Amino acid sequence: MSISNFTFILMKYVALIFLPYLALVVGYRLFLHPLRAYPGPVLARFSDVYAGFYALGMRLHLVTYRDLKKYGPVIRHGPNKLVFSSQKALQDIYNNERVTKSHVYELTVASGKPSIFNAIDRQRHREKRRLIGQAITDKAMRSFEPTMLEQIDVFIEQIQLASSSTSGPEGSQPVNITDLTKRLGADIVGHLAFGYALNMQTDPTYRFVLQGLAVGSYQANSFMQFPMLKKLGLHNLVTILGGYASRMKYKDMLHKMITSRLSQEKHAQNDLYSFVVDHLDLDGSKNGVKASELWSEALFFFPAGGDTTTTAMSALFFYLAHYRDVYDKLAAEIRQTFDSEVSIRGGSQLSSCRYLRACIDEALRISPPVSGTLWRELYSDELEKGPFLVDGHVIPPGTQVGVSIYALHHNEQYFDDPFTFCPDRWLTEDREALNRMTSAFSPFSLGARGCAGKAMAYLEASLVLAKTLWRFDFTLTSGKLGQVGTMDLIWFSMQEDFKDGTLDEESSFGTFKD
Ligand code: HEM
Repeated sequence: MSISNFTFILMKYVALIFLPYLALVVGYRLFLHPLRAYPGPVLARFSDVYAGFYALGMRLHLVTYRDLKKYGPVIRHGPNKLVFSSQKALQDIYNNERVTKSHVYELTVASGKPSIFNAIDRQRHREKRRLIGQAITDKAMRSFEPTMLEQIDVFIEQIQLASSSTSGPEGSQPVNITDLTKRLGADIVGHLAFGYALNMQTDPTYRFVLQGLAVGSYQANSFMQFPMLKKLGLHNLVTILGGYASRMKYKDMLHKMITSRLSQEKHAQNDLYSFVVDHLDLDGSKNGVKASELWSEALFFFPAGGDTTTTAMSALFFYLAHYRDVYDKLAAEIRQTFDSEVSIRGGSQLSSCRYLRACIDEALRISPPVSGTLWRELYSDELEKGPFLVDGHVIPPGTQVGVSIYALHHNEQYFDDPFTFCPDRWLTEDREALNRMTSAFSPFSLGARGCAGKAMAYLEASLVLAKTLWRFDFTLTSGKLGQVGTMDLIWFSMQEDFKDGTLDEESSFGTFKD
C-alpha cells in the first residue's frame, strides 16, 4: 500500500470516529447540558473556541460587554461558564468562603510551584497571603515610600529629558507616556520584590523584561479562556520562538537579583525579603512558605504590581489629556495643596486631595487594568453542603462563574453615562447614587482573593500624578500621535455603545512643558 493510500484510509477512520464523537459532544452541550437554558452566542455554548478567539485578539472584555447587552444579565460564555453582570453576583461569587479560583488558574502555574495568585487550596493560599501580604500593607508602604519616591523623581526627569530632547512643532517633543510608566512600574517592583535596582528608566539593559512580561500575561490570559491552547503546547512554541538567548538573559538577570540580595544583610532593604524573612519556613517543618518559593512569589510582583499600576497610570494620562476641564480642576487641586514638589508624599495632605482620588477611581472604573472575568468555582468539599446560589441562580456542580469587571463598570444600572470620564460622579452628595456605584466598583476584585496591593497602587498612582501635574503642563499631542489609544470602532458594529475617546490601546502621547 502506498503512503498516500495509507494516509487516506487513516484519515477516513479518524473522521468516522471523530465526527460522530464531535456531534455527540456538541449535541449534548447544546440540548442536554445543565446550562442549556442559559442564552449566549451559539459557538460559546458548546466550545471554548469563542472565548479563546477573542482572548487572543485581546477583545474578550468588549465582546463580553456586548454579549451581556445582547443576551441578558447572565450568559453562557463557554460550555461550563456563566458570566454575570450584577453587584449581587459580585458579592455571591467573590465574597464567598465556599468559592475558590477556578481550576483554569492551574494553567498559569510556572515550574510546578503555585504562587499566591494561582494557589487554589484554601490553606496553602492563606499561608501565602499572610506572609506575602506583609510586604504590601499600609505600614510596609510607609517604609517603602522613600524608594518609590526616588524612582518617581527619575520618572519626572525622564519626562523632562524626553520632551526637551528635540523641539517638536508645539515647542516640545511628544512623549509616549505609556513607555515611561511601564519602566517606572517595573523599576519600583524590582526594588520591592528583590531590593534590586533594574534602572530600566535610565538604562536599556533590562528593558527586554517588559516584552517578556507582556508575552507571559497574554499567554496566561489566553490559556485560562481556552485551555486547549496549553494542551497543544503553545507555550513551548513561544519559548522556542522567543529564543534560547533571551531565556538565558532572563535567567541571568534573575540569578543576579537573587544573589545580590542574599549577599546583603537580611534587613538591608525595605523589600519583600526583609518583610518576610523572619517568618519563612526555613527547615520545612511548619508546612509554611519556604525560602525557595519566595523568589517565584517575588517574580509574580512584576505582572501583579507593575503591569496593573502602569495601565492605571497610562489610562489616567490618556483621560486627563482628553478631558481638559478635568485636567484643569486636578492641576488646581494639586498646586493649591502643595507648595513645592518635594513636599508631595504620602500622608494627610495627599489624602486630602479628593479630586485626585476621584480621578484615579474613575480611570480604574472606565479602563479597569484587570478587565476580564475572573473565573471561580465551588470548593469540591462544599458540593455536599447545599446549593451554590449566585444572584438567585442555582449553579450546577462543575460550572465556572464570574462577573465581567469591564461590563459591570459600564452597566447603566450603576453608572450614569458609563463611557464618559467623569471623576465628579465619585464626589456626589447623593448617598444612594454613591452606594450604588461603590457596590459595583471592583477593579481590585474582592474577598479573600482580592488584590493584596491596593494600598501600594493608590499610593503610586497618586504620587506620580501629583508630581507630574505639579511640575508640568501637558496637553494631548496634535495630529496622528494624539489619536493613539482611541477606540478602534471598526472591530464591531457597536458605535452607539462605545464613544470616541475610550482608551483601547495601551499607549498615549502627551506634550509636556515645564
Ligand atoms: C491599579 C493597580 C492594581 C489593580 C487594578 C489590581 C487588581 C487585582 C485583581 C483584580 C486581583 C485579583 C486577580 C484574580 O482574581 O485573578 C489582584 C490580585 C493580586 N494583586 Fe493586584 N492590582 C493592582 C496592583 C497591585 C500591586 C501594586 C500589587 C503589589 C505587588 C498587587 C498584588 C496583588 C497580589 C499579590 C494579588 C493576589 C492576591 C491573592 O490571590 O491573594 N496588585 N490584583
